[in-house]
Parts: sequence; C-alpha cells; structure tokens
Amino acid sequence: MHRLIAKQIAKATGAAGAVDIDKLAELVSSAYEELDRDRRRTDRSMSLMIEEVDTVNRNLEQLVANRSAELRARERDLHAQNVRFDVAINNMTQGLLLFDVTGRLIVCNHSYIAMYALSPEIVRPGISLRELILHRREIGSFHGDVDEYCNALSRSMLEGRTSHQQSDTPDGRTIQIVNKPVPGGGWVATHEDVTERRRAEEKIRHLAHFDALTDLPNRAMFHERLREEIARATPDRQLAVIYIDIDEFKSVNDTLGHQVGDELLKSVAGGLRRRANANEFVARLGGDEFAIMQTAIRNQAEIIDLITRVFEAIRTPFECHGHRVTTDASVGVAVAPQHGASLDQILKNADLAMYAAKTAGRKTWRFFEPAMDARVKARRALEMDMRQALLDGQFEVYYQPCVGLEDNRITGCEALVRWHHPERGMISPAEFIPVAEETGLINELGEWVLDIACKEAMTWPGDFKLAVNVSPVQFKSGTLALKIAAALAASRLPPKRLELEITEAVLIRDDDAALAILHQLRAIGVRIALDDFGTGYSSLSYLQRFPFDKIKIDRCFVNDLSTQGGSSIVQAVVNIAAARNMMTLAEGVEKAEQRELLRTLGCTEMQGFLFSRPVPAAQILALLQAAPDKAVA
Ligand SMILES: Nc1nc2c(ncn2[C@@H]2O[C@H](COP(=O)(O)O[C@H]3[C@@H](O)[C@H](n4cnc5c(=O)[nH]c(N)nc54)O[C@@H]3COP(=O)(O)O)[C@@H](O)[C@H]2O)c(=O)[nH]1
Repeated sequence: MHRLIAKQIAKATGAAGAVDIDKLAELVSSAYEELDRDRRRTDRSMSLMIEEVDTVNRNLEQLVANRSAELRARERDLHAQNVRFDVAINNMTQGLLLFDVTGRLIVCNHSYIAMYALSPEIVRPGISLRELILHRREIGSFHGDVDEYCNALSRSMLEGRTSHQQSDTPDGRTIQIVNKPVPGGGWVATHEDVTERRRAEEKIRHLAHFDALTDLPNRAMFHERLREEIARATPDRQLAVIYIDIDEFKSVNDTLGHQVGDELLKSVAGGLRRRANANEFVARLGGDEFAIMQTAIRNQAEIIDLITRVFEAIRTPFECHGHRVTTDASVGVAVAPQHGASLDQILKNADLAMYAAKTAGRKTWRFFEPAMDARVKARRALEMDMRQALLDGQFEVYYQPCVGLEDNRITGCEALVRWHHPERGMISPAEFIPVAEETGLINELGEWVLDIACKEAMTWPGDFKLAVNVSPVQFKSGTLALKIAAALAASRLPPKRLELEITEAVLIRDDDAALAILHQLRAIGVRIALDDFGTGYSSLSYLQRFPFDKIKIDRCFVNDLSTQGGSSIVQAVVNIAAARNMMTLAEGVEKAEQRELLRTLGCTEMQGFLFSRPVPAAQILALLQAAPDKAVA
C-alpha cells in the first residue's frame, strides 16, 4: 500500500480500530487536490524552464553567429594584411629574409631572389640557412666556406649579436648584409645593393683629393704627401718641391676663351704626368699652378733633369679649336731639409723661388735663396714707404716730348711719374708701379699724376698734347671716367689735348667694362693710345676691339729695326694702323738711324732719348716755350 494511503487510513481509524470512511474520503480528496496543485505548479515550472531554455538557445545561436561573422571579418582582415605585407616586402629594394630559431626560412622576398638570381623553387619557406647558402654557392653568388659561414652566423644570432658584412658579387656589385636577431628567437636578414652609394662615396673621396679638370692630385693631397715625405727627408735623401706657374695663362683664357684655357691646363697636366718618374708626384694646386714633389734625390742634377722635362712638357705646342697654343712657365724650387724642415717653410720657399723666376722675366726657373725672402720683405717695405710718400709729396711728374716724324715738331709730351725717396734717392717707376698696382695704391697715385699733369699742361704754350699712363688696375675702380672728367674740368684742359695710354692688359682683364669706359672717354673727346704694342699675347686682336687713335710701337721693335725681320714687323704695324686711321708712335728711339728708318717706314711720331729724356715740369715748359712751332729734330 502507498505510504500516503496508509497514513490517511491511520488518521481516519478511530481508537477502537474502526475506519471513518468520511474522514478518509476527505483526507483522500484533499490529497488529490494537493496533488493537482502540485501538477499545475510543475507544469508551470516546466513551461517556464522550456521558455528560458529557448531564450538561452536563441542567445547562444546569436552569439555563435556574431562570433562566426567576427572570425570571418578577422580572416578577411588577416588576408588583406598578408597581401599588403607581401606587396610591401616584395617591393622593397632590399632583399629580406626571416629565419626561425632553428635557422629555417620563414619569409623571403622577391628582391632577395632577384639580387642573387636564385631559384624560387629552392628558396622557399622551410629551407635551412645551410641549404640556402649551398644553393647560392652553386649559382656562384657565394664563394666562402658554407659550413663556416652558417656556423658563425648561427652562433652570433644565438648570442644576440647583429652581424654586418659587405660582399662583392661576381658581376661587380657590392651588397651590404645585416643579420639581426629578433625577440623570441630567429633573425631577420637584409641584403642591400650599395654599389651606387659606394661609387658615389668613392667619387666624393676622389674629388676631395683630385682636381676635377686634370685628374691630378689636388693641393690637399699634395700637402698630405709632402708632409709625410718631409718627415723622412735627410741630407742624404733629399726632397725637392717644384712650383710651376704657367706664364700668361690669363691671356690665353681671356683672349682664346675658357675652353682653350681648360684644354691648355689638361695638356700641361698630361705632359707633366707622362714625363714624371716613379719618385715624382705631380699635382695641380689650383688655377694655373702645378707642383711636383721629387723624393729620394741624390744630387742636384736629378732636379735639373726634372726641370728640363717640366719645360719640355709645358713648351710643347698643342692644337685646340683651331688654335696652336704655345706657353711657358715660371718655376721655383725648394729643397728639404736644406731649405726648410716644415711643410709651410718648404712651400713658402718654393713660392718665393717661383716669384723670383717671374720677376726675372718669366720663362725660367730659380732655386730658393735666403735673399729672396729679404727681397719680399723689401717689397713690403717699399709699399709702406709709398703710402707715406703719397702723404709727404715725394712724387713728381716728369715729361718726355713726342716728336712728329714728318715735320720734326713736338706734338706733345708723356707724363712719367718719379719718386724722390728720402733715403734711397730717385726710385724708378719700373720698380714701384708694379707694387702700386699690386696694392691698389696706383688708384691714388694715378689720380694724382693726372690732376698735376692736366694742370701743368695748361701752362704750356699752344695746344701740345698730354699723354698720361693709365694702369689696368685703375679701370677696375669703376670711377675712372668720372675722375678723368673731374681732372679736365678742374684744370680746364680741353679733352682733345688729353691722350690716355693703356696697355693690352686693360682689355684682357675686364673686357666689356673697360670697353664701356673707353667709349665714354672717347665720347667726351679724350684720345686713346695702345701702349707697348706687340709685347702682349694677342696684340692684333685688340685693334679689332677698340678704334684706338694711336699705336705705340714697343721699344724692343725699335731696337731690332736694323735687322731685316725687325723692320718688316714695324712696317706691318704702320700699315695696319694706317688702314685704320690710327697714328703710330715708335718708343725708345735712341739713334738717328732708327729715326730715319722709322720715317721711311711711314711711322707718324717718335719718342726717345735721341730727342729728350723725361724732364721735370719746369724744363719741359722751357723746351716747349722755346720751340712752340718750330722743327726740333
Ligand atoms: N700707370 C702708370 N705707369 C707709369 C707712370 N709713369 C711711368 N709709368 C710706367 O713705368 C714704366 C717705367 O717708366 P719710366 O722709367 O718713366 O720709363 C719711360 C721712359 O723713361 C722710357 N724711355 C723713353 N725713351 C726711352 C729710350 O729712348 N730708351 C729707353 N731705354 N727708355 C726710354 O720708357 C718709359 C715709357 O714707357 P711707356 O709708358 O711705355 O711709353 C713704364 O712702363 C711707364 O709706362 C704713371 O704715372 N702711371
């Protein structure tokens, strides 16, 4: 019997043991009601649970759907990222490789494959470093010991050391290789073709030590080598420095153009290089200056032999753009340790010797002598004295008459400056004018001569002309035309009485600016004469550039007049001048025969000691007053 029925029967059984049927029915009925209530409760709970499970299921499904979508999106992103990564590494100019901790390849880009012309079938992820290097050796892009290389590289990666190497490929390229450990093991390798960079660096290094035009070692390299060699020089193992300055190089450049000038320098460089022996180091110091260091010299004859070869190289004519160019040089020599034991001293002394060669008329060479230093010092002293002389009025203007050859009458006078030095006495302008030009003092001095000469010419009778020398340096000042106009205005000298004597150097130095000044002066009536004609590099070409009023034939041609060639040169100049309506004045006439010959050749005027030396103002005034209109020669 069910435990509950037994319980209810027990409850409905009275004390006498009789069962109260009504009570039992009531008990059973309430038990059933209770049971119904329980079932209903259970049913409700069940349906609630089922609802809840449905909701959870729906949520789970949604979650799964969301996660799946998220995973798909991530997969797409990853794919896109991989594509971008591939594009990036395969478009790098560097070769890139990634190895895992065991030394197997994870990633390798196209540049690496292409750089060494490797097989993409072999160089694939999973291949070991050793297999890769073996493949490179087969192909010919690796020449070392494969095992040694792989072991050394693996060791340095394990030890966390980045390795840098440079390797040269058989086709002449240079590859810069960097292997760098990555956190967590393995390493990344980059291979970069640095051939162009290396060539550019080499070029920069070359340019720093070699001259770009001639490819000779430059000044910096010359000094470097010289310093080293001076330290080794002994009286038994001497060293010579030969300084070479190309004569009249500026004239070549200015008259024939820079292209010809450059070719001349290259030709000189080539000639020097070809003639140099193994113990002779040739360099270009800049501009038209070259130098040679001769080492391990046993005797002076070896130096003289080198100098002979230097002149041979420089004097060999060469053809350029239809011009046959010949040149010469001034050469200075200093010997170590005899002339100095330091770089500066030897260079200074070689320079002094070269300067001495120049002042000796160029086209020659000089060994350094201690007196040369003294001469330079004396030159500096002269410069100081000249500044003082200008302040103290130690200068005086002398005049030398010019005489017409047709009628023997004085046509005018040339103003020539003189310096009465308080201690040295009269100093020649041939000595101090070059110093005045170098220092710029010629501007002040020239202006002073012009002012004084114009004023003194106004005291002369008649309309004798006044010739005044103007230095090329004065043309550079930019105010020359103004100063001349001011001197004319202050003295009231008519411009047509003033004649300016210029040399070819005026036109060489600053062609256009100088021509403009000459035209301005011509426009106000001043006459222009070309002085020292025939002594420069390309005298005839200057006649095309400016319509000079007069050509002054240099004294060297007058000296040579008695020779056959000499008179034909003067004749040619006279003819050229006549064809251009220019007058001709012969300088330095000292003999009556020279005067007669010049007259026969048709020269217009003469000037020289034959008639008169340059004389002070008072004397020239007396001479002009005595012979204002009459024949004098
Ligand atoms: N820029 C300036 N230059 C000047 C000036 N004064 C002179 N000079 C130049 O100095 C150089 C030397 O001049 P100087 O010693 O005066 O010589 C001149 C004459 O004395 C000389 N001469 C004249 N006749 C004869 C002669 O028969 N024989 C001979 N041996 N020498 C003679 O020639 C010089 C004149 O030359 P030039 O000027 O070419 O006509 C000289 O270059 C002067 O130009 C100045 O103020 N400014």
